[in-house]
Formats: sequence, C-alpha cells, structure tokens
Amino acid sequence: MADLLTAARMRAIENAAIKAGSVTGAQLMESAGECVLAAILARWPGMAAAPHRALVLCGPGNNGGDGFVVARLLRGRGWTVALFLAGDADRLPPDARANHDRWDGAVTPYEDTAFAREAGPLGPQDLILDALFGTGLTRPVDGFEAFRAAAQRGGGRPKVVAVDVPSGLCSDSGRVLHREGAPAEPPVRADLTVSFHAEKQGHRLADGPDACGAIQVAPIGLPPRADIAAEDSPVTLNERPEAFDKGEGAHKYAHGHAIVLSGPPGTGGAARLAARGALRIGAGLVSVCCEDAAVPEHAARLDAVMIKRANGADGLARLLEDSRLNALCLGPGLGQGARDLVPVALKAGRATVLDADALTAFAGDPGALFGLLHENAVLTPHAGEFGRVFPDIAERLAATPDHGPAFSKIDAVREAAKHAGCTILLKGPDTVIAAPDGRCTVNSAHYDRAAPWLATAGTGDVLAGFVTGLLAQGMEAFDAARIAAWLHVEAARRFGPGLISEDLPEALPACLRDLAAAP
Ligand SMILES: NC(=O)C1=CN([C@@H]2O[C@H](COP(=O)(O)OP(=O)(O)OC[C@H]3O[C@@H](n4cnc5c(N)ncnc54)[C@H](OP(=O)(O)O)[C@@H]3O)[C@@H](O)[C@H]2O)[C@@H](O)CC1
Ligand SMILES: Nc1ncnc2c1ncn2[C@@H]1O[C@H](COP(=O)(O)OP(=O)(O)O)[C@@H](O)[C@H]1O
Ligand SMILES: [K+]
Repeated sequence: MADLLTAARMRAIENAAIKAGSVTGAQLMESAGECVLAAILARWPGMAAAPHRALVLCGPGNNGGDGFVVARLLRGRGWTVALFLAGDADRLPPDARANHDRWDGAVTPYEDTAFAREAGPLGPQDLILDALFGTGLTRPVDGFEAFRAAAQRGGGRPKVVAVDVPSGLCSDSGRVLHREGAPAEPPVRADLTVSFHAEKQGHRLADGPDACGAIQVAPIGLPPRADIAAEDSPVTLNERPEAFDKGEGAHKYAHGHAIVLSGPPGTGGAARLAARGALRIGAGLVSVCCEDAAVPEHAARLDAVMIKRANGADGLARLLEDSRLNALCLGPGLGQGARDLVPVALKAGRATVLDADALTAFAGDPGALFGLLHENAVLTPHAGEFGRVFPDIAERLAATPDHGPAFSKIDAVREAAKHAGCTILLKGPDTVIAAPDGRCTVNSAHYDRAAPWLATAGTGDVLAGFVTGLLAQGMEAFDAARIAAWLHVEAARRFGPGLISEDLPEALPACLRDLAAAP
C-alpha cells in the first residue's frame, strides 16, 4: 500500500536523506522541477512539440523555489516565460534563493494588474504554473484574483499546473484554509498537480481531489520508505487488496453465519440489502433476524438469505446462545429498538458491525456505547452519525480551518478509533478507516477510482453487509473494513451509471473473480 504523507513526515524524510548524505536540498529541488516539466510535456504533447507561453507564480518558500526551476527549464526549451514572485526575494530559503539567482529573466512582484495583462493573450496550449504555496501553507491565502480569473476563463483558457498542491489547500487535510466567517473560496483548480515522492494526505481528502484535477507523483531521489521515527504508523491509500478465498471443499459453516438484525415491519429493506451484501461477499450463511411481526415481509422477499426470529433484547440474547452465529450487523433499518439491542449484541462478544440506527440510538449519551465496544467491533458512520457518537471530535472537524496544518478527517477517525477501542470507518468519497492500534487507510473514490454513483440510497447498508460478511469469514476487523470498502467502490465502478444499491452485491462476483485472478 502506498503511504499518504503529512507535511511533517515529508520534511522528516527529506531531512533524514539530506543528513545521511544521499542527496542535497538543491538536488531535490532540481529533480522536483524536472519532474514537473516532464509531467507537463507528457500530458500535453502539443506543449512538448513546440514552445509556448507560461506564467510562473512563485511563492516565498521552497514551493516557489520549484517554480524558479521550472521557469528556467521551460525557458531553456524556448518558451516565453513571465515570472511573478509573491514575496520578498531576500527572504527566500537558501535553495529557493539559489534558483532565483539562476533565473536570468525578470522577476515581477505579483500584482493583479500586471498578471492580468500577461494572462490576457494566453491560449489552451499555454500554461500557468502555481508554485505559490505547498506543504508549508500556514494561513489562508488572499488575493491572486487575476490568477483566479485567468484560470476560470471559458473555452480557450490556459492549463493550470499546481506544484505539489494547489495553493491554499492544506496538504495534510485537503481543506481550504480560510478565516472565521469568511467563505471558503476554493483554491484555483488545477488541471494537473505534480507532487513529489509520495502523495500527501490532502490529495485524497475533502476538497483536495477536486482542487488537484489530476494527480501525478514523481520520484525525486528520496529513499523509498525512509526509516524515520514517527508517533503513528503511516496512513496508506487503500489499494487493491490481496485475494481472499473460501478454500476448496470447506463446509458452509466454515465461512461463518452472519446475522443482520432488522426492525419493525415495513422497514426491512435496509437489512435485506446488508444481508445480500454479506452473502455475496462470502459468508457461509446469512440470516435476517426480526420480530414475529416482520417475518411475513421478509419471507416474501428472501430466498438464499434465511430468517430467524427474535423478539426484543431477551429474544436476541437467547438467539446468541448459538455460538455458530459469529458475526452481527445492527443498524440498517433497525429503528428505535436499537438502543436495547446493541448492548446485548456487544456483550455477546461477536464480531459486530454497528451502522445507522445502531449509532444514532446513542446520540446524547455516546458514553453508554463506549463501555461496551470491543476490538472486534466496526462502526460505519456517515458524517452525521459520526457527529452523534463523537460530538467533540466532530466539532473540531467542523471548526474553521484558519491555520495549517488543519485538523483532518484522518486525525478525527484515528482519535475516534483510539477512544472507542474499535475500528471506525467514516464514509464519504474519502472514506477513512482507522483501528485503535493506529493503522489507518483512506479508501479514495477519486481520480481514476471515482464512483459518484455510490451517492444513492442504501449503498451504506450494503457496505455494512460487506464488512459483516468478511467478519463472518474470520477476517480481522480493520482488514474486513478496508477490503469491504475497496470492493464497494470497485463494484460501483464496474456497474457504472444507473447504479442502485441492489446492484452492488450483484456486481461483486466479477470483482472477486478479478481479485482471485490478479497476480
Ligand atoms: N520537502 C521536500 O522534500 C521537498 C520540498 N519541495 C518543495 O518545497 C515545498 C515546501 O516548501 P516550504 O516548506 O518552504 O513551504 P512553502 O509551501 O513553499 O511555503 C512556505 C512559505 O510560505 C509562507 N506562507 C505560508 N502560508 C502563507 C499564506 N497563506 N500567505 C502568505 N505566505 C504564506 C510561509 O511563511 P511563514 O508561515 O513561515 O511566515 C513560508 O514563507 C513543497 O511543497 C515542495 O514544493 C521540493 O523542492 C522537493 C523537496
Ligand atoms: N460521491 C461519492 N463517491 C463515492 N462514494 C460515495 C459518494 N457518496 C457517497 N458514497 C458512499 O456511499 C455510501 C453511502 O452510505 P450512507 O451515507 O450510509 O447512505 P445510506 O444510508 O443511504 O446507505 C458510503 O459508503 C459512501 O462512502
Ligand atoms: K502550489
């Protein structure tokens, strides 16, 4: 799995390599500039075929330093380059200053009128390079209206390339830094963002993917995985998982029996969706468990999924005396009974997924939940449910990000997992999954894995079922959550437009087949 870095971790990797003598800061900056140029020429062959015009915007730090390198390299290829500096040349850090001094063109202080004048004639084969702020962003970015206007112009507008990160976006959180009360004006959206060594967390979170446009990561001569001390294990990008298979000849009971609890009559659809998901992902047996009154409704709709009866908390406790029932899912369509049923389920010590109503039931009294949770539990909230169970953490995530690095969804979910003592999967296009031991991964449905069709009713219920089905097969909680999340997006992408939640379990077999076939 590829790591997603924070600015601090990136700096530590860079410092460790420089200290070890394997590379100098100047070499890193030169490589960074070369990589940006190579990415541009590879993406737009017209720009490689002939020189065009570029406006290069350099900021006051090393991101600006990278800009000076690209400006020099473009000019060396015959491009007409106008360079604008936002900041004081005398205060540039040493490597940036050295590249400023190697630039033999004019350095124009950034100012809207001058920039607008240069930007006016730019066409679609021309370029604006955003090298204003990168991983060192500490506060909101103001101004640059002419840059914004040039990038937003209609049809024939020039291409915008961001160095490392679009300026104004916090590279740890993917959030736009802005002042309290002021609107969060998104950074100028890039057509391409070229980053170095490894993706940063912000490329995958919140507003990051939209602002980056497309992301390309270039190696710049740093060792692949630096041996640096860090408090937390690295965050990874949740990539194609290893194949898991049912094993030839094993009996259905070897793959577990998952139970999905359902609520009163008329609300059983969500539980049936979860159950279907659990069955398709490979649980040996799956039963929907409901009160007597809901049996006819389920019986009319279920075949491979079985039905078990349990009335209220006592009924559930009796049912769970059967030790073969090894994974539970509570929440989808569970209704008001959730508050009494969840404690019974958690006390039974089975692998348990809590979603939807099973989380909402503890709004106002989340402390009552924390004493019951165990490491074989997985909570799968969306943002609203997360706020009900972890109001303090959600409040910090909702606070205005007025300085960098800002509190991120990764910080929030990691804290929540530590506090709850179980795996937490916080949903969204940027789903973050964390375990109490510090493992954390981002299941990103962005760029070449965008799956906007998942934004439809009931897909979260299916996800809860996927996790439950993997738990039933004996998978550990964090692994079950990350593999389920990956397959969820994969199934949606495979089905594509027109997807409804019922389609997800049916799209799964092809995904599992591919997984098994992959080397
Ligand atoms: N690490 C590596 O291995 C490599 C890193 N490389 C490159 O270095 C970049 C990181 O460089 P960096 O640390 O110098 O930070 P950078 O983003 O240029 O900004 C810092 C400056 O901006 C200022 N400032 C901040 N916010 C502001 C605001 N809103 N408005 C105005 N000013 C603001 C801030 O001021 P301060 O907060 O200190 O007062 C400081 O002066 C990284 O993204 C990559 O491109 C590559 O060369 C390859 C190797
Ligand atoms: N734009 C999107 N791109 C990718 N995934 C999305 C998007 N919007 C929602 N999802 C995913 O769809 C699911 C929705 O779940 P949830 O909010 O619980 O809805 P429901 O309760 O209707 O099932 C989550 O897995 C979420 O990550
Ligand atoms: K930038």
